[in-house]
Amino acid sequence: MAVYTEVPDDELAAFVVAYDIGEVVSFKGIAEGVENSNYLLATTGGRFILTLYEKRVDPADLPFFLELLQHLSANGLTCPQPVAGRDGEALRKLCGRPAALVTFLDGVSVRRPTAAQCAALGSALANLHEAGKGFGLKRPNALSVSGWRPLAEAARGRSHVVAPGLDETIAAELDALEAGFATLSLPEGVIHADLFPNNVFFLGEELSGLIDFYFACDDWLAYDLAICLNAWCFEPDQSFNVTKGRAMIEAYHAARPLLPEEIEALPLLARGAALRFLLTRLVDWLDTPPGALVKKLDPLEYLKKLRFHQQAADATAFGWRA
Ligand SMILES: Nc1ncnc2c1ncn2[C@@H]1O[C@H](COP(=O)(O)OP(=O)(O)O)[C@@H](O)[C@H]1O
Ligand SMILES: N[C@@H](CCOP(=O)(O)O)C(=O)O
Repeated sequence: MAVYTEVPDDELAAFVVAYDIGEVVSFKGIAEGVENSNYLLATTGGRFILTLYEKRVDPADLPFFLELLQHLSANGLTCPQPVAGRDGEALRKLCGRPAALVTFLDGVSVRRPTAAQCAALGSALANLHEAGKGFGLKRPNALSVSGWRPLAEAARGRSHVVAPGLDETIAAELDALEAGFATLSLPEGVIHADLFPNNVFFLGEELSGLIDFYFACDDWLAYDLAICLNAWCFEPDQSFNVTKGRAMIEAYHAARPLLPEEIEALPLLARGAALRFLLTRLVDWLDTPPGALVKKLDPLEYLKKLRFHQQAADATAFGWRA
């Protein structure tokens, strides 16, 4: 579920009058998502998503996220656009939480992407990276390599309930990845950092929009591609589909040519991205109270992806044709 904060009718009505969007027609909670409370709000002026930002979002980051959506939209990317109230403010308060309205995007996310959809994602990701150029605000990636050891510490001594020997595997990975990442120097920019299939909409085979920019930050652009290779190109049996990987990388490369050093770094970046999602899922798995109304995501899925990357000699393992 993703409705942590219930919005009473009178508070909604008082919130909506601050905007020039007409009268409320319908209002309902959205079950998908894990981080924030999301509602679909229909008014006589259109359809909107109302988000109440919950405890894992730092309010200080909200201007970065909302202004980024404006910047990306202005630069041709199809993503939600923040809606300002009559006073010009997009970021407001509702039920004691920071809250914002954004435009509704049509489309559906896919559960099992095809190679054509992986290609569409590759070119949309490159377009996002191009559109992010010139964005004035900065947000370091709190979940890049320097953020992994604290997560590992939070799970240490408990991770064996998920897999025997997991603490040791994670400790060895951290040593290897911290050393490897320290040698990299790659083009940077604004990245989405969580562009999983549930955050990408399609209308038929056409990619119609990108959502959920609440992990967006500044980091190596190729790291975002590595996150997407992990999220889109593995099959349910955890084998890597090189046809999908090739489709994604080639489409990305056609829209934003990758430098030789980015291609060379891909296996290490994908291994790091696998550890990042293994760790966040592991901590959530261990810390979510039994019975909580949140869908827990499987950390072992990312352990299996990590194992694949440990064996990947170079980017040809992902379908790249040298
Ligand atoms: N702008 C939007 N247009 C249409 N649907 C949206 C939009 N934003 C969010 N949604 C819907 O809300 C769900 C949860 O949103 P998401 O941003 O992924 O939440 P969370 O950050 O809590 O994970 C999405 O899966 C989608 O169904
Ligand atoms: N993509 C992450 C979880 C974050 O969920 P989202 O609903 O905010 O995209 C994972 O798979 O671990």
